[in-house]
Amino acid sequence: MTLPPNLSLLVHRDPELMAQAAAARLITAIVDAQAAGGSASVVLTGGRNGNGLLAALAGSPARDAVDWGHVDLWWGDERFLPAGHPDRNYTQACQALLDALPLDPARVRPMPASDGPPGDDPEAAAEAYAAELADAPGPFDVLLLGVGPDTHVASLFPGHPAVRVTDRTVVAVREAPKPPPTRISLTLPAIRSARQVWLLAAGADKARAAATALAASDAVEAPASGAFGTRTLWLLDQAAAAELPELPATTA
Ligand SMILES: O=C1O[C@H](COP(=O)(O)O)[C@@H](O)[C@H](O)[C@H]1O
Repeated sequence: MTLPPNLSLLVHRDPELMAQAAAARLITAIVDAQAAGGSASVVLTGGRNGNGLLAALAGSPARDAVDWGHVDLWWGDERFLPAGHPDRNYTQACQALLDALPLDPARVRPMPASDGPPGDDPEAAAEAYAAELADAPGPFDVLLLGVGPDTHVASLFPGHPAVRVTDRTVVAVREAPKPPPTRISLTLPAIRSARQVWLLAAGADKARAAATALAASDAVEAPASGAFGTRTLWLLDQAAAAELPELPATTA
């Protein structure tokens, strides 16, 4: 298996170790970005692997190495539900980690809720988030993506019209194949603007998706294959790596 030079792949023993290693890596990336430029911008993902990383970060004493007041947080996608709904990615991130951090509330930018200022209109909510993003200084330092069992990333699902959108940074997603059906997502061009894109895949149900995405070049059919940044890192556990033709790099 040959990987492009700006793409790396690491395989950890199990989901717990993968989450801890990814959390340690994220702490280091944030500290490095702050040392270089005074602040760091991170795009969070929802899902089991994304929330596992946040929970691991919450339990890491090294999290105190970060100046959390100078971290900008964005989201890669959101389930378009009322504020506080337990299925919202923002709600889950708050429970897993954010409520425990001394963040600057002005630097935390969840995607709008369905009862938020733009109203119960996902297109208006997507436009409002795109306007917020347009004011963001510079590219994202780290953009996290969970990989779904069907190769979806953020809320870009295989074959769905949203995965083809290239004329804006944020898109409304209707009739998503995974509940809830109405969502908001960064587009592939917005994802590709990040300095680092990290794709998280742990668990046997991600094995086919990882093998498909790493072999494929059709981002419409396998959105994870179209998700890359200036540098791209796939973080897997052994179960998710089981169907890769060959493991170019392995860690414990
Ligand atoms: O619905 C979503 O699913 C993906 C993947 O979630 P997982 O539980 O299969 O790891 C997630 O990355 C995305 O943010 C979320 O909205």
